[in-house]
Amino acid sequence: MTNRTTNAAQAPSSPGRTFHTEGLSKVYKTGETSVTALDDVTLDLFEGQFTVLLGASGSGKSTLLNILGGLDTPTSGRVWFRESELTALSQRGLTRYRRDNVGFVFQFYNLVPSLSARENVRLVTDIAPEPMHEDEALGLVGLSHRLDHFPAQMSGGEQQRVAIARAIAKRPGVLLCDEPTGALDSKTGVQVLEVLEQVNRETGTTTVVITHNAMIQKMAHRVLFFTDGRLVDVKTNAHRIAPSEIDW
Ligand SMILES: Nc1ncnc2c1ncn2[C@@H]1O[C@H](COP(=O)(O)OP(=O)(O)OP(=O)(O)O)[C@@H](O)[C@H]1O
Repeated sequence: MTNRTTNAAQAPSSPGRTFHTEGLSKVYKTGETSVTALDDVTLDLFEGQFTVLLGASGSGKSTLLNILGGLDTPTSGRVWFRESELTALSQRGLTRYRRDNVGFVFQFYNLVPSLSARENVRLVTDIAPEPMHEDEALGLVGLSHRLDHFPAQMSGGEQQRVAIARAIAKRPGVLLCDEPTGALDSKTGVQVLEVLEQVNRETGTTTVVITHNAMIQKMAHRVLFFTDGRLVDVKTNAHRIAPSEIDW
């Protein structure tokens, strides 16, 4: 990863930390109006943890996730991924950071309709340095029996599991999920959460999940609460529940 500036400060040393942000703000300006999407957010996200971001619509969760994933940049403040300062990277550096370190899962699965499950995952394994075999990634999400199916031949939950396989096949350091169950019914949503929990447990991938469903917080190691762009509370769960126990 190349730093744009040579004097980019190191994040205060903390080996177990995946992300650290300091005073992160994002203001969107459209003509005369400006919207503060993130307001002075300082936080840590830890290696291997399953973290849930909770907050009302418009509270800044997606904006934060996009900045952590290198899809967007803050108006002010700083972000570190492990020892590297993301806010010191050029656009090219951010592209490399995303390619090498980040798996994304979105509400709508964004699969290529003309490609099979295996071929959709291969899109990523073809360009990653040390990927899993696509059949292994699809096996991890319980889809070994759907390798040659096309998106239109799969349920919403199965399509989301292909999207998860695609995201994890490059063995990313972080898996960032924006409303991964938002388009699914409760039964299918639980299955997708089970896959995310299992991937987190078996691969140790730091996982961040945005949700509107407050019940999902009970399966997380940590929960971050957002209101009007501000981080207003952080909770650590002493006891986590399984996705199947979630009262949807
Ligand atoms: N590209 C943009 N241009 C202008 N305003 C934006 C843009 N993206 C987000 N916003 C505004 O920033 C605020 C935070 O949006 P964000 O999508 O981060 O919230 P959220 O908590 O993820 O919401 P939701 O749960 O509905 O997805 C909102 O008021 C939103 O309208």
